[in-house]
This record gives sequence, C-alpha cells and structure tokens, in this order.
Amino acid sequence: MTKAEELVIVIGGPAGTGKTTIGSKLAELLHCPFLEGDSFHSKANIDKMAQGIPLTDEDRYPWLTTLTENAVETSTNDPSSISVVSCSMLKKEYRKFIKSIGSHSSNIDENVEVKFLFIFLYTDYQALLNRVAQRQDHYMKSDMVKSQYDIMEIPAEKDLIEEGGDEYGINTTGRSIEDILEEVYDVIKDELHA
Ligand SMILES: Nc1ncnc2c1ncn2[C@@H]1O[C@H](COP(=O)(O)OP(=O)(O)O)[C@@H](O)[C@H]1O
Ligand SMILES: O=C(O)[C@H](O)[C@@H](O)[C@H](O)[C@H](O)COP(=O)(O)O
Repeated sequence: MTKAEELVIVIGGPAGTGKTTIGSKLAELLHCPFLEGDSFHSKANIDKMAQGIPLTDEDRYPWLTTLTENAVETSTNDPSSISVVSCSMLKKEYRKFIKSIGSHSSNIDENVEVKFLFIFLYTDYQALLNRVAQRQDHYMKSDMVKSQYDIMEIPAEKDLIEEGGDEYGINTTGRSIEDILEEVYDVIKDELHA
C-alpha cells in the first residue's frame, strides 16, 4: 500500500523578510490553512525578544516542536492535506529539526507521509531594518535584525528543491509580492498532489 502524502510548506527568513505576507497569500492560492509561526512562542520567548534579547537554541527548540506539531496536525485535518506555516528557521539545523519532528509526530497516522518544503526569503540588511520599522504593534523591533542577519543560512545549492532537496532561497530585494509569490508557486507546483 502506498502512503498518503501531506505537505507542510514552511516560509522562512529573518524578521521583516515577508514570511507572513507571502505565506498567507500562498495559503489563499492553495486553498489551505496558514499558521503564523510566532503564535506558538511561549510568553517567556516573547518577553525576551521584546527586550531585544536574541533567543538561544534552548528557547528555540521547544517552539519549533510546537509549531511543527501544529502544522502537521493542521494539514492532517484539512481537506487539502496542505498547511503553510511561517517560521524564521534561520539555520539549516532548524530546518532539519522541523523535518525530523514532523516525521515522528504523534499527530500522524503511520500510513501518512509528511513532506516538508522550506522556502527561505531574504533581502539586504537595510531593507529588513526598514520593513521591521514599518510594522506596528509587533514585539520584535529592529534591534533584533542584526543578530538574525548574522546567523542566517541561506539554502545551499545541494539542498535546493530543483536538485532533489527540500529547500529553496529567494532574494526578494526590490521585488513585488506578486512576483515573489509566482516564483514560490513555480518551485512547489510539482510537489502539489504528487
Ligand atoms: N517584497 C516586499 N517588498 C516590500 N515590502 C514588503 C515585501 N514583503 C513584505 N513587505 C512589508 O514588510 C513588512 C514585514 O512583512 P512581514 O510579512 O510581516 O514579514 P515577516 O513575517 O517575515 O516578519 C510588512 O510591512 C510588509 O508589507
Ligand atoms: O518575523 C519576525 O518578527 C521574526 O522572524 C520572528 O518571527 C522571530 O524571528 C522568531 O519568532 C524567532 O526568533 P529567531 O528568528 O531568533 O529564531
């Protein structure tokens, strides 16, 4: 018996890179749910970020676990069998962790295989600062952008979706939302209902 397939599309990148904007529009296009990854943070994490203190791996891993389990559960329960979730996933090891948690999640049936695709958005440092400054009522202020920019790992050639991997990086500098969305769709379209 072949396993049924679910798809979780994770939209990543540093603060202000367009995860929420692109992720929510992609979900509309695919007629599937969108999850805002930041909604799964503990209060302690939010308080820390609001004070301008970067998260440590100890803070991040429980958040990544909750976020992944929710994304898997959401795709399981949705008729589309897809969910889109935003998550900074700045380092390769966080993408690997999401995949390993997702594959062993208690929320999945043994007859279901969950496929993850990681779309990493990035732009130049100044553009990020400007965009974060534009956001109103967000705990994350522009003093956090540098720490994120310094550690971010843009997907490597060997891990790209077109090379048989599950990652893809998009430089969004100077590009419209529609243009970026079109590129995302183009990259993932072969994985839809595969
Ligand atoms: N490609 C883009 N060009 C210009 N502004 C953008 C672009 N993508 C997002 N923005 C703007 O940048 C700000 C941050 O976007 P958002 O989607 O909240 O980013 P993130 O979820 O990654 O923090 C918003 O004001 C949004 O409208
Ligand atoms: O859009 C944003 O404001 C940020 O990306 C925000 O989502 C933050 O980055 C993460 O919630 C966790 O922080 P780390 O990126 O440091 O893991």
